[in-house]
Amino acid sequence: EAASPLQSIVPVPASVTPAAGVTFTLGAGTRIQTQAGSAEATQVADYLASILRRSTGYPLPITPVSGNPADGIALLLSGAPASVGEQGYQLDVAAGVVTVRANKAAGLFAGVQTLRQLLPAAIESGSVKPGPWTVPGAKIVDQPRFGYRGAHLDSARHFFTVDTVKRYIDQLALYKINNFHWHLTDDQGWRIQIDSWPNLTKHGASTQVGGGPGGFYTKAQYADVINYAKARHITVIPEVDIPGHTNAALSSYAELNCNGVAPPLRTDTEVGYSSLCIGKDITYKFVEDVIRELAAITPGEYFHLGGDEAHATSDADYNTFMQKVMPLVGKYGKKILGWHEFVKVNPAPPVSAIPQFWGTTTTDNNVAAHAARGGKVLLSPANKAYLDMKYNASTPLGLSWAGFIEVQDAYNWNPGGYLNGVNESAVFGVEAPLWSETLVKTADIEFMAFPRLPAIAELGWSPRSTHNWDAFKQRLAAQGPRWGVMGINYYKSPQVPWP
Ligand SMILES: CC1=[NH+][C@H]2[C@@H](O1)O[C@H](CO)[C@@H](O)[C@@H]2O
Repeated sequence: EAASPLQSIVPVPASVTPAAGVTFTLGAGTRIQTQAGSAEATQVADYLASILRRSTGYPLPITPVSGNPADGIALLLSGAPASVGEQGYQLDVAAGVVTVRANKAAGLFAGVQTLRQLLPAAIESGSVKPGPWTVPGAKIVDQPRFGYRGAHLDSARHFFTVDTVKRYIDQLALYKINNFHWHLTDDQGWRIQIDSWPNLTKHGASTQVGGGPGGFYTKAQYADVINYAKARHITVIPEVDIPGHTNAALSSYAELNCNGVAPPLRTDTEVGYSSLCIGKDITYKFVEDVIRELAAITPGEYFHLGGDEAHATSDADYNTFMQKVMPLVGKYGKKILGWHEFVKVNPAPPVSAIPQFWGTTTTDNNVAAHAARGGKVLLSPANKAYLDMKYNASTPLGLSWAGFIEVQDAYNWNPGGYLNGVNESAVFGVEAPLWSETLVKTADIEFMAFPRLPAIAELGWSPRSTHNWDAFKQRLAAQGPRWGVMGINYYKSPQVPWP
């Protein structure tokens, strides 16, 4: 028989204590009660209500409460154990009342994602379904293993509309991902409006891989996505990839090229052939203008400088470039994130900088040295976490340079002990990149992200002690019907016992 929803939660919570024989039933008279006086808690209540109203048809009014609620669903910023920290929660399901307690609204939001998964899959429907809407009795006390759980999306190789990006952000929220790393510039396209360099989008956004029309995000659209993500307790991290992966910028401004000649836009998928001109002053005015304008519209604390595959930049020039550019991130109030190559520069980057490891080995001496200096590392090993890798040789989409990644490969590694010299305390978190050379539409994103993104999400959230493929694949299987209701175009991996 089907496992109880309590055995099907992804990421698996730190502790689940079933209350035998207890069931809460959502009914037409159910109220949602939220922390009196907290706009953030009310916003989480509004989010939950919009999901539940849509599929139950119930009014589910939201009322402020202080003290112990007697009925309905209550979201409270009091009474949570300190041990759940800022992102965790306590969820209590009794016969007459469901209570989510947290220290911060982010924890309430995480508890709401768990509550969603305790309700039948039909709760995710976009139209009214009959129910019954039952939730099994339990006490769940839960908090994340790593503070940063991310997903990256490449909007440069292929441009994705704001609606497509928002849909992906909605899906990240289901699995307690709390960071969205947005790859906004590359050789094939510059996708974010920069007022002081208008040709970056006028010309630099005019195509994409395969020669399609490309596109870009205005600052208003960027702010729209930021706000949409913020309402889901997801921080947006913009990436401007420099000094390599810059053909779109170089094609947009001849003066940025060492030879003063703008190359043509590129629609192929080669890498490593472009570089900003390290010796020109205008290069650093360009970079500073871009960082200034983008940092000004980015509430999150990190700015991603890219820095990968600068094969057309000598090591000496790369070092010169990074020494001049890294201080600009701090000048505009942000901290540095970058693909891990930058961590080799000398003098070393600030300890607050985060190298994002994307290698396929388990040893990188420069990254280990950063950890030894007290720095932290974001883990995105390409042969484990790259969602653009094919599942197997017959996968129609994706690449294979880092090997094939079936669901079990994405799940069977330990971020806390993966890189030599980078132990648990030096791990900033995990992130699943999704590069778009071969992806064009939402269905393509979903086919590559599901079911592997939930695997990465569980590695980032759940205690290592819960790590068990045989248990995880059962829980993943129970997610399948929910994805079906949501219209998510997931890959039905043969490794998972889908119902
Ligand atoms: C950090 C990084 N740089 C490269 C590499 O990852 O592989 C990706 C494809 O898997 C590619 O799109 C990207 O430009």
